[in-house]
Amino acid sequence: MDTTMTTPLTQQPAWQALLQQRQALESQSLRQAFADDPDRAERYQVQAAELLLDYSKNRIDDATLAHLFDLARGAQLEQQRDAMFRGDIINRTEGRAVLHTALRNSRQDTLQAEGANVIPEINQTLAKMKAFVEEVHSGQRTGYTGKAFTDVIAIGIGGSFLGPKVATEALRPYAKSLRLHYVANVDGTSLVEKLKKVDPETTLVLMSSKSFTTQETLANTESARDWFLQSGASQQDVAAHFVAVSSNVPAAVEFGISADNIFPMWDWVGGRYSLWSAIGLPIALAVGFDHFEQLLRGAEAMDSHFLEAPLEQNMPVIMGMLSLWYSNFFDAQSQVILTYDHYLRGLPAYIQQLDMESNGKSVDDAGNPVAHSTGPVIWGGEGTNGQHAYHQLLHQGTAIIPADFILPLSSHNPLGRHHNMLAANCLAQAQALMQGKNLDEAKAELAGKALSEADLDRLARHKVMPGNRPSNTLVMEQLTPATLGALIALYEHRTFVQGALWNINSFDQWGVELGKVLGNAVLAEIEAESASYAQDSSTNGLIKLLRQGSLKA
Ligand SMILES: O=P(O)(O)OC[C@H]1O[C@H](O)[C@H](O)[C@@H](O)[C@@H]1O
Repeated sequence: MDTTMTTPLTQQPAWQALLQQRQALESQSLRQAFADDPDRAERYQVQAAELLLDYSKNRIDDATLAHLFDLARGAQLEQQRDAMFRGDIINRTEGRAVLHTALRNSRQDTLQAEGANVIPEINQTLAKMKAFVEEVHSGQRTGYTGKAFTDVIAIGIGGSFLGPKVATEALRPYAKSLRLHYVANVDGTSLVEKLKKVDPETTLVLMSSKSFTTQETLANTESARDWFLQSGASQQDVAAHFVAVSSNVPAAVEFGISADNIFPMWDWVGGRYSLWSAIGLPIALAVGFDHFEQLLRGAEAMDSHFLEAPLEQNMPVIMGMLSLWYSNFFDAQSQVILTYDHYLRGLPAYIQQLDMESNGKSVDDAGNPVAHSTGPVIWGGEGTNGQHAYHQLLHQGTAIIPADFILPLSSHNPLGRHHNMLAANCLAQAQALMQGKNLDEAKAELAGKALSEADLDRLARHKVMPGNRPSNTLVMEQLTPATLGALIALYEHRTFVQGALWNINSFDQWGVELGKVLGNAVLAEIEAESASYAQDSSTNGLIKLLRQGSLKA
């Protein structure tokens, strides 16, 4: 089904209504809105898949929300969502279905995509992963000298790295004894530092590359193989220690990975949506296959909610529309993810790739320039650390930066009052952003200080905080495999919602290609017997410096 919109987004009546709504809300004070309506928090709250979203501290009222949902309906969001779940070719620049949701679908036996039923191969791969993980954990599968594996070097980059790494970190309380070490960067330092920590006899090398063409991953795997062979192992021993995940099985075989040790994935899984596939094998090795399955079930619960809940009560839709509201109507060019759980410290980087690689686009499905801004810059970090750094800008900078606060109700590591302090900081930051501090309050704080009237007035102005800075608060009882799965799926669908509204392709990433091609030419120049210096003068000059290894002329 071609779901291309007939009426461009900015010409829809709801868009025009939202422009007016934006004006009307200019004078809205969120602090006042809470004072006027004691039920505001309750009204602007939704629960799904063991997550609770409090979106009451947003620059919205009922009319705003109604227009946002109208806009979503006008953009055929529900039809576009259904087309994705159904396996339609919605990634039209690559001619692919987009079926990460099929990877965690325990309800269906049949799902036709790109001419085949994908469910049996998904299940076969899960079974293969399960058997492999159990063999490694039980010691049935060992290294070439018969010793049990103690460490895994997981090599991959982008979508073949961030999801597994972030989930492994997040699920640390569920970890088994295998130690996972992730290597992504082509900088040799990354691999060398990890290899220093492990023993080749007890180390499994797991390389993940959907395409099996990624320079960084191939180089790191080759160097890991050299390290393994130099340690005294033979070429034959490679089979016991090297495992690959790829949709390009022939290339993996050609590279020398034994066919039994290759876990397939498929081109209908985007890299940044792939942790649910065999790309998640490092997660299962770290925490056990049962916990990996719980991760899938948590994501599946969010999928069901996204599919079934009316737009008005649909968590990913609400979050997606709020994000669009700020991007398109408040010129908010960035959004911040603030995780109040040390185990979730990597999540902002994960969502950064998910959202920015998906929605960092400037032409619509037909290839025409979009008439509005698209994906914002996503950044963030863990609380409370950020409060002593960039929160200054969140509170008093010139830009509005919508924030997502993420907080589990209880900690895996209860330690005195620590969790209460952490949680209090989280709530207080959101409250401070929302209510701000006006000039009278700032002056009142300074009253009684020995200041002239002029100095008091000047100082008070520096202490004013504008408030009205929007945030969401996402809460879960505890960070578990299931709540992590739901949380990641929530952000996947939030990303989808925005891409669908903007009528862009959230599932290709052509923008990363040019640099790769130029990189090959530059590498050839750096390594050539004699360089031709055929690039621009800046690049030529820098190549020259690299060839010299010195700054001297
Ligand atoms: O899994 P691979 O094929 O090695 O790709 C790894 C990564 O590199 C690409 O350039 C893309 O930017 C990512 O979306 C992808 O996940």
